[in-house]
Amino acid sequence: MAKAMQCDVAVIGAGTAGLAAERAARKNGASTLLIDPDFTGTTCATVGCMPSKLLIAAAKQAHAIGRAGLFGIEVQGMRIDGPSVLRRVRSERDRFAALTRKSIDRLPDGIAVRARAAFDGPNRLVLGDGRTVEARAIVIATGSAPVLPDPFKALGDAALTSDSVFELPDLPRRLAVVGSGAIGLELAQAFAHLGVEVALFDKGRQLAKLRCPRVHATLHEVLERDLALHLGVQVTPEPADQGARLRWTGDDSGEALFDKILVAVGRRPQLGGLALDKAGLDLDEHGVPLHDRATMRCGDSAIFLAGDVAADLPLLHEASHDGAIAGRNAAAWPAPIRTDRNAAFCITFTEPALATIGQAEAEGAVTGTADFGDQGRARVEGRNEGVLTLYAAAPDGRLIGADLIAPGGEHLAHMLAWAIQRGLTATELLELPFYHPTIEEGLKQALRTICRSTPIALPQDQDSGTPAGA
Ligand SMILES: Cc1cc2nc3c(=O)[nH]c(=O)nc-3n(C[C@H](O)[C@H](O)[C@H](O)COP(=O)(O)OP(=O)(O)OC[C@H]3O[C@@H](n4cnc5c(N)ncnc54)[C@H](O)[C@@H]3O)c2cc1C
Ligand SMILES: NC(=O)c1ccc[n+]([C@@H]2O[C@H](COP(=O)([O-])OP(=O)(O)OC[C@H]3O[C@@H](n4cnc5c(N)ncnc54)[C@H](O)[C@@H]3O)[C@@H](O)[C@H]2O)c1
Repeated sequence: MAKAMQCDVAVIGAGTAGLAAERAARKNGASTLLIDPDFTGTTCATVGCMPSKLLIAAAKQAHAIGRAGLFGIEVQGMRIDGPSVLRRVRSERDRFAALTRKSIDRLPDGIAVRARAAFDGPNRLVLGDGRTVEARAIVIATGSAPVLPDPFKALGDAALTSDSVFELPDLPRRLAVVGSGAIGLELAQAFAHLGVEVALFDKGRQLAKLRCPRVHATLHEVLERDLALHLGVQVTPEPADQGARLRWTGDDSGEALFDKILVAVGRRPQLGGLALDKAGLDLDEHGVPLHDRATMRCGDSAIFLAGDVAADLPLLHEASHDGAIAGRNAAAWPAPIRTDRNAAFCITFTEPALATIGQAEAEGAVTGTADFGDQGRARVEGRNEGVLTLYAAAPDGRLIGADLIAPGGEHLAHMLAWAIQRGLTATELLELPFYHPTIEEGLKQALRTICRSTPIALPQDQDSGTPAGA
């Protein structure tokens, strides 16, 4: 029998989390192996963040042109060339994926191992081709995959997931999107803005699990303008001559034919085939190994998780942070190095953008709200739609969280996440400069409400009035 390959840290999966884990382990002095069956590029670059944002970028252009009349600009004969839109999505996507592959090519010789890995013991892996690996510590970074329930599998090509939707040669005429999480919302609205007739279905009544009713109501209103919304319904698909038929029952009922059905009902950690039973780990009710987010270590083992497979916050920046934490801890094993995790925040790139940051609940928490309906800069731009709720802890008015749907929401979300992580109070934020006229000025209204209701002082040396339109 061939001798096992030996290393300090073996990383399973060369996505964002795995690449970060391998880099961190090597930087901390470990000998490493990075194992992946394909090395085709990360989920983010190939079928995730980047192609979805490329489609959204095209949709934004079309949407802006469609609204040009508001500013007295008449645009005649706008035609959306579906094949060209999708060609740009793919060619730019391929460029991003090639850059990821280049970073894999630059790895020192012998680190990348092309194979599928499974456990053969807590410190031992068996590869698809029969080779074996022995490692002092192992990082599992195998990502997640879209869920495609059985009834949709019977639809063949008419059923799409985020893995296949960007391969469409042309825009469909009629599209059903099942699932109103981040993927469903972003893609449903983008296709609608590109002139596709879109219907969005969810078995729940709440879009994107939003926790703020004001944000939810505004999003509902925004979406209803562009697409048909069916919440609280059970859908049943069946194949049709061209495309698929969808029947739905529940809060409303009906049936319709669609060219394609995009199934966006969630993603599942890729743990099947890893033979986790041989790793000796304790699992939660979903089969995910129990782990500590401060070290990404599973129990008291020498096994670590990183990225979507951990099912904590399946987001790109978290995958990369998980990877750095897991790789460093795997190299240092058995000595744990604990990391305080960043403020949790999630942005959904709808128009206006949605964001959820930090916590909403705390003992005695107070809220401050802002409305962008009549906010100066938002109105100037004709993007005056959106609301924001800030949450602060009493008695000092320290910000703990926020929910928003707002023009420029991704930028507001960053400012707020940074302020929350730094433990700033509403007073301290109001002491900082706000330029005029900007969307950021919209925050003042909410911050002042928090100061008044905590109650804490409004900054003495700042004007508490409102400049025109702010
Ligand atoms: C459509 C879409 C849009 C998204 N948009 C955003 C966004 O805008 N912002 C954001 O923050 N996040 C977004 N995400 C989420 C983000 O893409 C993921 O959180 C992130 O890519 C996860 O990275 P990962 O390293 O965990 O997994 P991956 O990049 O999927 O890497 C997992 C790797 O493991 C390998 N692997 C699996 N099993 C084995 C095995 N047994 N042996 C060896 N290798 C194995 C796979 O081949 C793969 O290379 C989006 C996701 C999707 C699908
Ligand atoms: N902008 C971003 O950061 C971004 C963008 C896209 C994806 N992502 C990541 O990808 C993850 C997966 O996204 P997702 O949207 O697929 O999943 P999700 O879990 O966020 O949402 C799935 C939705 O599908 C609904 N659903 C489930 N089964 C259903 C059924 N049988 N019929 C109708 N509805 C059903 C659920 O009620 C839920 O609303 C997200 O959690 C997010 O972390 C992030």
